[in-house]
Amino acid sequence: MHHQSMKSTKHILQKFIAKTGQIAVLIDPEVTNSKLKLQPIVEKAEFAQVDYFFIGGSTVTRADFEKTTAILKSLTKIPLVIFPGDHQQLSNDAEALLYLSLISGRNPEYLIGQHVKSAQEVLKLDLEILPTAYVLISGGTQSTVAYVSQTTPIPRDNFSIALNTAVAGVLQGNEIVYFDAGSGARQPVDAELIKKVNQQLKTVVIVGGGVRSIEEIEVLKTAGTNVIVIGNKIEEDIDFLLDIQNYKSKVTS
Ligand SMILES: CC(C)=CCC/C(C)=C/CC/C(C)=C/CC/C(C)=C/COP(=O)(O)OP(=O)(O)O
Ligand SMILES: O=P(O)(O)OC[C@@H](O)CO
Ligand SMILES: [Mg+2]
Repeated sequence: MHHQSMKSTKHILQKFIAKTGQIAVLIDPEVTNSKLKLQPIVEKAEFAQVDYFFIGGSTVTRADFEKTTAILKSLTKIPLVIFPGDHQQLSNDAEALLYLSLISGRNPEYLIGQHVKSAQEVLKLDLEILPTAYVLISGGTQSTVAYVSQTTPIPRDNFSIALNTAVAGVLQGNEIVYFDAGSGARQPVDAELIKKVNQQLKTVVIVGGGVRSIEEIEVLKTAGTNVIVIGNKIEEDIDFLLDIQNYKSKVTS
């Protein structure tokens, strides 16, 4: 493929694989899109030794996305990973792209439609492209992602459907499974599900949605979650990053 410039050495994927209990701070460019707002988050995230910034949102304009990505790149060396809500959320200022297929849903637009629309642009990106099975699990309220994608999440306690969805996603060639209870979920994904997934599959597991405490992070880490994504909690309480710093300094020493 002559025009392909996407990176073939997957440093971010290797970093995902290397450990459980890594932390990603999700920046929603609809909410946090100025240097004034980003600077204090970056400072505290660096102090906390946060592993990644994820950037994306289910309702973000291209302008806010590009501006926020560029500011973040200028402020920090923490790796920036795109978590795209749609085919316009793309930028070479990031290091990797979670190339999501929403496989818990049955909406062709989020299984393949968005991918066809952005195919030429993605092919030209100079990023790691990381095929990701994106699995929505009910988090106790209707999430924006479920609404925007017009899909029904998997019931929280139906481990068999969730597990089989993850297995199918990996058999299809995805390198990562991302279980999302949805932004602002009342309850995060059940760690028992993550244990079952890890018993059957060797895959990177990312979990997000409604994670609001160190205890929940610890339980998800112990279950084998590689990356835990935190959005709303840090938007509401930036000092949660200090709790993360405290936690990280204990687990790494
Ligand atoms: C192929 C490309 C480039 C993109 C794929 C696009 C797909 C399939 C997306 C999956 C469906 C989707 C809408 C995902 C959104 C993921 C996301 C960034 C969620 C973050 O949610 P917030 O925007 O923070 O939620 P709020 O709106 O509640 O704040
Ligand atoms: O904002 P929160 O609830 O942390 O959710 C993070 C993310 O996984 C949502 O897609
Ligand atoms: Mg948000």
